[in-house]
Amino acid sequence: MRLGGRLAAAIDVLADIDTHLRPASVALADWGRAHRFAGSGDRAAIGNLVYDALRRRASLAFLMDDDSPASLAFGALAVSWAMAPDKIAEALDGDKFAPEMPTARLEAIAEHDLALADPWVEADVAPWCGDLMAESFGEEWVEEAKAFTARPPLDLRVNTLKADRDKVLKALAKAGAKPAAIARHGIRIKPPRREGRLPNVQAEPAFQKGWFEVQDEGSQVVADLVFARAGEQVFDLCAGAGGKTLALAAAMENKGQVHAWDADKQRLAPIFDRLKRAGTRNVQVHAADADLAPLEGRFDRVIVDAPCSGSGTWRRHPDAKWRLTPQQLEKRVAEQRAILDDATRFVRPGGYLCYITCSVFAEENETQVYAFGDRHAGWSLLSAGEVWQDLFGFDKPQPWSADLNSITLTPRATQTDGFFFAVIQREGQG
Ligand SMILES: C[S@@+](CC[C@H](N)C(=O)[O-])C[C@H]1O[C@@H](n2cnc3c(N)ncnc32)[C@H](O)[C@@H]1O
Repeated sequence: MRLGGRLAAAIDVLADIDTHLRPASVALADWGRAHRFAGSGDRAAIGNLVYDALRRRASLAFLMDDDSPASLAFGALAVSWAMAPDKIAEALDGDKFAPEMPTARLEAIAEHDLALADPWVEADVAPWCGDLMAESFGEEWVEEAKAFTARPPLDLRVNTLKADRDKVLKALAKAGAKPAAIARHGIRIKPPRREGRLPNVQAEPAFQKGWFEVQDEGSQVVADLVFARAGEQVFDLCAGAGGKTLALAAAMENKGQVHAWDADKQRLAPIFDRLKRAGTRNVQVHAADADLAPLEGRFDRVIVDAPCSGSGTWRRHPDAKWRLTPQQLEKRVAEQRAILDDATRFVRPGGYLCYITCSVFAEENETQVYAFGDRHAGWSLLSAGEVWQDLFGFDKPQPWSADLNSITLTPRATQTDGFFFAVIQREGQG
């Protein structure tokens, strides 16, 4: 396929997402099934156009003076792929699959000044989310939000149970793998430009051998901040597919015990294969409700990696930032409160409750932690900043900290997905 056909396909997919309110990944997979002739390069380029258009949906609509799927796709080409109108025209010349080029709109982009648009347009978020971002980041909220419009890198965590960073860097040298800036066992592969594709690292023998996992650097950093030590008893209460569980098990050098639980068995299902590949021997997965009561009061650390709005992952899921509703956010906040309350029964006296979200909204983060303090006597919020300094020092990119206790990672501050981390200690002696 030439660029014209790819553009036409991206426009169809964007229209499908809008009409049927479907996740971008589902719309793209459906397009792929209906167009089996398309090669992997075509699919990657179409996906890039769709995601780039969604990442800057509001600002592209402003710059193109139109929010139709065609304007968004052409706008992404002009802005995100930095293709001047004459270069686009050249690439589409003689291509019978090319959609009509909105030449006048593309040429008028240069006359539009984003600084004159509403801040939420420049920030590329829904207006109500702009208010939430302002609550979290004050005057810097537009810059913080804008950092979510960039393509994310591919981050890997070296599984220290089986390999070290040098070994994995060597195995993935051709893929452009480099050491991550903050995470001690992290590796980063930069996002490709324009129609480029990230390498399929999961097809590498090194992945099959369990030398590394795919995990955003922010997720690695918050797992590290849990500070799980070899020999401890740790409970991952919202384990999902086990991203944090695996990191904790490795940090504990296969000593002690990590218990993993998730209310949704479907989400938990992939954990078994992942644990096997990683060579973990200190993880127990629980699927039955009856397993929970015997675990009460036993844990040095309980991790609540809570269900959340996912606002921290908007670089990867830009469609979600336009789909999120205040009602969904309210529901997540209520779930977080309930899970935090429930988690208390598993922490031993003197033990720690670690609260994590992949959101940057204060309502799901600091506010949730303070409200927990109001509801529960005998628990104290500790300084996660001190743990940060112990682990990562002062010379690395620094996270946000509204209260010098909790930590917020963001694409702008730490060049990671957005994550929140706080640690609360239960009083008493274990
Ligand atoms: C952010 S995800 C966890 C991601 C996972 N820890 C990882 O690192 O890959 C949140 C998880 O919480 C689970 N969850 C929701 N409500 C829950 C509850 N009441 N108790 C335990 N888990 C719950 C969801 O099924 C979901 O898998």
